[in-house]
Amino acid sequence: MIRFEHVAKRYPGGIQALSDVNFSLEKGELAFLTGHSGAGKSTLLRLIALLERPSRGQVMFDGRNVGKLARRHIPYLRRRIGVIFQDHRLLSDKKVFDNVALPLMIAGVSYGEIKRRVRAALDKVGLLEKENMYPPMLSGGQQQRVGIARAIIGKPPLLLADEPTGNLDPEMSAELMNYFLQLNELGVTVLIASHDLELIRQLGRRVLVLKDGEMIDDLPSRQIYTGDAHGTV
Ligand SMILES: Nc1ncnc2c1ncn2[C@@H]1O[C@H](COP(=O)(O)OP(=O)(O)OP(=O)(O)O)[C@@H](O)[C@H]1O
Repeated sequence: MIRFEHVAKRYPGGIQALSDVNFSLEKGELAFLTGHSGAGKSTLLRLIALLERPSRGQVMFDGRNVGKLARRHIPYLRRRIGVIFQDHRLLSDKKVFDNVALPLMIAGVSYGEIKRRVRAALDKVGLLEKENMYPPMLSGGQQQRVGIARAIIGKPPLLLADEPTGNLDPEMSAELMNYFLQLNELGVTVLIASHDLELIRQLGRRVLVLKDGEMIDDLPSRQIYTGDAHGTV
C-alpha cells in the first residue's frame, strides 16, 4: 500500500529530516514507527499524508507516486487517509460534533448519516456527552480522542497516527491501541509513530526504527524489541 524508495526530505533552512529511507507497508498491516525525538517520524507520516513532498526519491501510495500527483488528485487521496496529529489540529471555534463531522461534510454525506456516524465515533472514544462543547473546554487527552474520532469517521483504508497516546493515561492508551488492532482486523492499514516502547513491546507487532533520519531497523511482528541495541530510547 505504501512504498518509500530512497526517500529524502530536507526542509527549507537546510535540516535533513530524512535520508535514503526505504520500506514498504502492505495493505492490511499494522506497524509502529519509533525513534528519538527529531528522528523524522512526523516527517515520514507527513510525506505519506501528502502534507509534505519528498526532496528526493519516491513515496508510493496505492501504486501511485504521490510526489508527482497532480494537485486536483490530492483531495481524493487524502480522503483515503485518516491522520491523527500530535497536536490534535481541532478547530477551536467549532463544537466537538462539527470537528468530527468535518470530513463527512466535505465528502457531501447527508446530515442524517453524519449525525449517526459522528455519534457512533464519539461513543467509541467515550466522548458522546461532550458533543456540544468546544475543544478548548476539553482536556488534552479528550482533545486527542476527538482527533481520533475525526480521523476514523470517513472509514479510511489507511490510518496514520502521530504519538496518539501522548496525552492519554495508561488505561486509555491501552484501550486506544486495542481499538487500532480492531480496525486493523477489519482490514485498515495502520502506521503509528510512538515513543511508548512498553506498549509497542507488549503488542509484538512490526516496528520500524528511525535514527537521525535513517531507517536503521525493521523488526518483524512478534520479535521482542528492547530499544537498547541502537540507543533509540
Ligand atoms: N516544518 C519544518 N521546517 C523545518 N524543519 C523541520 C520542520 N519539521 C520538522 N523539522 C525538523 O526535521 C527533523 C525531524 O523532525 P520530525 O518532527 O519529523 O521528528 P520526530 O521524530 O517526529 O520528532 P518528535 O518525536 O519530537 O515529534 C527535526 O530536526 C525537526 O526540527
